[in-house]
Amino acid sequence: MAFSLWKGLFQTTKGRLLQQRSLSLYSHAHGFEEEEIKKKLQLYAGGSIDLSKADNGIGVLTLNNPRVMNAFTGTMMIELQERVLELENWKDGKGLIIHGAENSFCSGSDLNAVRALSSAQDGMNMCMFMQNTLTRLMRLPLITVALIQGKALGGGSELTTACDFRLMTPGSEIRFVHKQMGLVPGWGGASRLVQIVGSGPALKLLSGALRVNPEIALHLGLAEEILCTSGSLEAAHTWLNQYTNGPAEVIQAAKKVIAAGRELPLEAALRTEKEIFGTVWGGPANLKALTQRTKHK
Ligand SMILES: CCCC(=O)SCCNC(=O)CCNC(=O)[C@H](O)C(C)(C)COP(=O)(O)OP(=O)(O)OC[C@H]1O[C@@H](n2cnc3c(N)ncnc32)[C@H](O)[C@@H]1OP(=O)(O)O
Repeated sequence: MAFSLWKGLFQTTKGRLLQQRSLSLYSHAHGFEEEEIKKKLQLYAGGSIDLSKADNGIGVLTLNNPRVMNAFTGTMMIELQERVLELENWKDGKGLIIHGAENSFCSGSDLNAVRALSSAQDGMNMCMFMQNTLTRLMRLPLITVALIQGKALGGGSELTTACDFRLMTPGSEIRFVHKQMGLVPGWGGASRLVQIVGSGPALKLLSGALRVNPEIALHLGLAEEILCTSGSLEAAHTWLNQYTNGPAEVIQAAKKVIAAGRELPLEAALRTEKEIFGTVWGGPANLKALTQRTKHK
């Protein structure tokens, strides 16, 4: 009895520890007024963020606003947050592909919304709202891939950096056009870009608003592979399947230890790794492998 109580308490504490990092970056304490900005974002409606979750544990998130090259309206920003929260609770999930409708990725935030939300307060709230969402996306316990067809501009380029991997089709382009708009990234794209390509190349991409085609992206380590244009979504599935084959709890644990290593100072990452190791040690997949005397020839 005492043992099971203690075990329950330990598991709750462990669960809390593991969950801590999935919380958002900004709250009231940082002057973030989430409800206020959501009310304003609701005024700029159009398009949708569609999520399909397959039985094999792979989800597909579609940015769906092709009339304006899948630009993010206010309601799409809210829907992205809702979909990410749904994915955080997807027990059987293993991977996620993010792409845009009609062979275009995303042309950034909807310029009509940007114009209307031009006050300093609205700008800060929108920035914190999107940073919260994209940070949670980055921390999902799923292996995430951005499939870039056509253009990924401004906020669209920032979204690609919140994914673990980027796959591009011929003729596609990632471009941090913020300088041309008198801006710098605000959805976390600059900080993540430095982590992906290093500070020198990241500075060149931002300060030159350079066009990054698939070949340059491969060279910089910004993209993993160039896929054929026709059937690219199927090809992205095939690419992702190489890494999602196996039990969901093990794939999710793999993503969590890597996410901890990516974000945390070494000692904190090591402690987190220990906690996550504890969730799979003696688990069904581990016991099955031991029983089967699995060999790795
Ligand atoms: C912190 C976030 C920072 C940001 O994301 S700021 C936004 C950065 N993005 C931009 O400035 C994109 C501006 N648009 C463009 O450069 C071009 O439209 C683009 C995407 C290269 C496509 O060029 P084309 O293929 O020639 O097509 P087009 O210009 O005729 O565009 C088709 C229709 O889409 C519209 N559109 C494209 N991007 C948009 C956006 N972000 N917000 C609102 N509307 C946008 C464009 O105005 C056009 O509409 P319409 O047919 O003229 O009614």
